Amino acid sequence: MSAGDSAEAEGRRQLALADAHTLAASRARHAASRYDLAASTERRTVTALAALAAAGHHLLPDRGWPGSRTAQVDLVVVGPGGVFIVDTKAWADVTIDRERVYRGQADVTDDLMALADLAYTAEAGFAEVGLAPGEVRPVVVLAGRRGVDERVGPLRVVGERDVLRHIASFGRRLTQAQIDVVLARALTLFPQVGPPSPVNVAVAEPVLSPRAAVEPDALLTRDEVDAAQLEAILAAPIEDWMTFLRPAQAKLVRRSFNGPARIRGAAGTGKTVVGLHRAAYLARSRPGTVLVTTFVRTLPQVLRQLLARLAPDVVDKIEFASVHGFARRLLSERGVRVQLEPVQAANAMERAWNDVGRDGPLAGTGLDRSYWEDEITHVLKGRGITRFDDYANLARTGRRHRLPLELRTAVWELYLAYDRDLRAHGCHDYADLILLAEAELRREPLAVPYSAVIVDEAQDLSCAMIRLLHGLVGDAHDGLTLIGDGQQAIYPGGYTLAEAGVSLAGRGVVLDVNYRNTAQIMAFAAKLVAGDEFADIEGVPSYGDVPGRIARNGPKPHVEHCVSWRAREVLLVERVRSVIENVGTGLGDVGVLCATTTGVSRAVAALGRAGIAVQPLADYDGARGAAVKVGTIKRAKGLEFKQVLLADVQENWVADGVVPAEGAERERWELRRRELYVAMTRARDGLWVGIV
Ligand SMILES: Nc1ncnc2c1ncn2[C@@H]1O[C@H](COP(=O)(O)OP(=O)(O)OP(=O)(O)O)[C@@H](O)[C@H]1O
Repeated sequence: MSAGDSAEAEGRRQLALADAHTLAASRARHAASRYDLAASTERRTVTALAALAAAGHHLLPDRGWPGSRTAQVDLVVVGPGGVFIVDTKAWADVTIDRERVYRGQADVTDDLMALADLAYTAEAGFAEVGLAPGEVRPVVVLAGRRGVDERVGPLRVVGERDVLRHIASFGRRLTQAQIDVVLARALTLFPQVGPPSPVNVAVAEPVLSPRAAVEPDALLTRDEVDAAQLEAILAAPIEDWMTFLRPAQAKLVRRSFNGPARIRGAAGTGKTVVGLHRAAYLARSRPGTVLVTTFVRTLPQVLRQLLARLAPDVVDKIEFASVHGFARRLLSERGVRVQLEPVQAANAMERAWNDVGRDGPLAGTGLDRSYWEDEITHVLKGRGITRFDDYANLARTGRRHRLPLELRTAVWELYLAYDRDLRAHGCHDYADLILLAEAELRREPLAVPYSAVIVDEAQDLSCAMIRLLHGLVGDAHDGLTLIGDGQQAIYPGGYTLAEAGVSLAGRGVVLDVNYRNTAQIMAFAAKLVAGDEFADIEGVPSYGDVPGRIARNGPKPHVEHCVSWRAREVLLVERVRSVIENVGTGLGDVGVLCATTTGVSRAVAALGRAGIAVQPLADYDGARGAAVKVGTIKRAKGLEFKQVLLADVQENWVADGVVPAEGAERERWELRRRELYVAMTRARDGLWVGIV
């Protein structure tokens, strides 16, 4: 090769190199313009949020995406309001309509969902330290916009000038110690982004002009910042458990079950807490409405009030109804005539007993009418049995008096007489309401099904109620969640889930840390049910769950032996007056619970005479008030009070060593003791038992 040839080749090489540099430079310029825009809009978001730092928030800009080596998230905010994962979009011409986001004509909603996926992954990471899933909030910020605050599926889309107010509005949901734990987790979940790989071009480093600082006042006025901070201060206070759970609870909230599942555990182990968080989680993560239901009429409203504070963003996607309330609404919407007449029904039962029971073989057993009434209400109508053959061989779970065939025949006659009487008067009892709703749903299922059904205090529901609710979601993934504690079952009879057509197939979880009661209250209450064997809905004999750990300590329960009702009422009033002297306990934190309605009337009258404001539990909807709550133990299911007073306990209910032998007496005695156990375990700090 000649010298001329090699010079010519080198010339071509240099030209090719120059072309390559030009191309690379043009690409880099293009990319830089995008980064510049993104960087400046992200900086503006950080600047807009700077005021949060003074209120204890930590701003973590430009963090790595969990599990990815390259993807970045603009900003993670950790503070009293929870965790916010913020992505800023410098998009022009954005509109939002019915939870869809448009750029011009183009629907770009799906482009944003990567942020929702990120929040979903992050939720799992934060659940490891106990942060409730709902406290991780993905937020899209629209650069340069004001007056935007929209929900788009699991995302919140806000304007750049609205983001401070949005985050501040969550107020103080986490304590300082919790923020520290969450921050430490955030720093590992969202790693620091390493330096970018070096640019492989040998050029001298350019000298850059300084970056123009963004003045905070250019974004928000002092008044706007003050208003946002005021909103944070005024936000409703929140209990610890609404945001921060034990890791086992937080993971259970998100756990996926491929069919009906059951969460059980002793009193006060946080079952309802998990159920509420799970309702919010399911409502947030899937389309449709979640139904939260239970037996007691007033409890759903109380749960609704709690959820409105725990997860205000999804409270409208969750329906709270008692199981009878649900059935009633369904039947009324479908135009099914229901004539619910409890008094007429009681009269019908009395007439049937007088006609065919009083002088027949049932009376010969020595058991009174109420035993047979329970047999019809709970064993027969609770299951929806309409053929004698189904009753003849039925395993009457939970009923301790054995019934040979001739007595079952006599029960059937009583049942027939009662049913005829009801029909003749054109009225229904409560069990009919459920059976009618079940039949109606079989005829025509719901047009818009529920996305999930969560049943609290499931042990109180009848077999037909469980069937009805199971029918709403079937065996869908995370469709049916049953929450309860067999030890707190206070109605006669029982059944197994298999009878209701529900198979758990091992999808059961037990919670075992008691957060509500002091160890002293729990020990006192547990004596009532120690050794109590009962038939659990899973079909196995059970001795009840015992909490593995009790988080709190306090004074021993106070037992007052009184010589008369009158003396007891005086002491009751004294006790109420003395407990409200405790710092942090008001009248509204006191619950006076009674086994009987007579007890309730007497307690209300005694407190009234003493000038103490009273709130009947029968009307309680969870709103806080300054009145002592008074009601039956049955009405207090699922609730809790700082101080509980049991106003009408009889000596023989609690005395040691008076255990009736097998049979109906034993069954009643056990139910009564379980009822007292329920009442006592409603107490957080103090328990008073007035015995005559
Ligand atoms: N992780 C937690 N941290 C602090 N407190 C908690 C936690 N979980 C639950 N609690 C407290 O324990 C109380 C009892 O919880 P919850 O009502 O869910 O129990 P439960 O198991 O449903 O009780 P029960 O069966 O007796 O009705 C709650 O009101 C709450 O105060």
